[in-house]
Amino acid sequence: MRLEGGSALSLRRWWRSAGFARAGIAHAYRTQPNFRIEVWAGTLACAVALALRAPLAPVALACALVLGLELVNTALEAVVDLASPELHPLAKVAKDAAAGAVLVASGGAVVVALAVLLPPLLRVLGF
Ligand SMILES: Nc1ncnc2c1ncn2[C@@H]1O[C@H](COP(=O)(O)OP(=O)(O)OP(=O)(O)O)[C@@H](O)[C@H]1O
Repeated sequence: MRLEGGSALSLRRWWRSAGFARAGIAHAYRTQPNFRIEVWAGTLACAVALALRAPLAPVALACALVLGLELVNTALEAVVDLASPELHPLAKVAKDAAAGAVLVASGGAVVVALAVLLPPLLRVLGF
């Protein structure tokens, strides 16, 4: 019985934490145009993979990596703005490096999408 009570409590805590995570994602979607573009580009890439019966896992993983890093980038921007509202060379390094992480992941995602989706797409188009 105690175990069941503990499980229910853990589940409630997990659901509460998931609510905070959803709020963070909703904030990023509202305030970050790049995040919105990445969400819809990722959705499109996954839909194309499903339609072409191409492997979904690598495409979904690449999209999740980009979106996850964009969320980390958003968090880091907020922390830097809080800690250093004035211009500072270290604030610039932090923001530029976080943006670089998103760019690297986006480049990788494009390569994955081309490698996985292009061959079946060309076949469907008759090439
Ligand atoms: N406090 C700061 N000190 C020094 N340079 C900064 C500072 N804040 C921003 N910058 C520079 O301006 C760039 C843009 O910063 P900003 O906070 O506007 O991000 P952003 O363009 O809104 O990024 P994103 O498009 O990912 O939201 C940073 O990458 C950095 O080079």
